[in-house]
Amino acid sequence: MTADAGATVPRKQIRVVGAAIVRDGEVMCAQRGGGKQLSGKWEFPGGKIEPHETPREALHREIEEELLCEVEIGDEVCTDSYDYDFGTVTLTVFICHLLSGEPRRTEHQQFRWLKPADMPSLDWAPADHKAVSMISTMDFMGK
Ligand SMILES: Nc1nc2c([nH]c(=O)n2[C@H]2C[C@H](O)[C@@H](COP(=O)(O)OP(=O)(O)OP(=O)(O)O)O2)c(=O)[nH]1
Repeated sequence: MTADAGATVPRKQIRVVGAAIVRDGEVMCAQRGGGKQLSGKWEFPGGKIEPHETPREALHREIEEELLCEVEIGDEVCTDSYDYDFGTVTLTVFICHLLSGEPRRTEHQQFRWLKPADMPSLDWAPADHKAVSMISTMDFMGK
C-alpha cells in the first residue's frame, strides 16, 4: 500500500447556466454541435459560469455570444447536477424571453421550437432531465 492509497481526486466541478427561451407558447431546444462533449444531445443554450459572474450575468453573456441576440432572464426553473465522465455539471435553467434579435446558430446543429409537453421526446443531455420534466408541465400560452 502506498501512503495515498484510497485518496480520491476531487471531481471537476462545472457550473453551467441554460436558457429556456419562450416565444408564442413554445420553448427553444438546441442540439449540440459535432466534435464536442455530448455531441448530438439536446440542451438549453448557455454555457459555463466564469468565476467573477453571477448565473444571470453568465447567461446574458452566453446568449449574446452563442445566439447573437438578447434575452430577458425571468424565473429560475431549477438547479440539478449530473456526474459525467469529464466532471460534475451543475446546471441552472432560467425561463427567458427574447428582447431583440432572432436566435442564430453559431455552434448548434439545429434549433427546434417545441410545446412544453413535447420536449421530453428529444434526447436531452442528462443534466437537463429535471428541468425538462418541470418545464414540460408549464403553460406559456398568453405569456
Ligand atoms: N450550455 C449547456 N451546457 C450543458 C447543458 N446540459 C449539460 O449537461 N451541459 C454541459 C455541456 C458542457 O459539458 C458543459 C458546459 O457547456 P458549454 O456549452 O460551455 O460547453 P462547451 O463545450 O460548448 O464550451 P467550451 O468548453 O467549448 O467553452 O455543460 C445545457 O443545457 N446547456
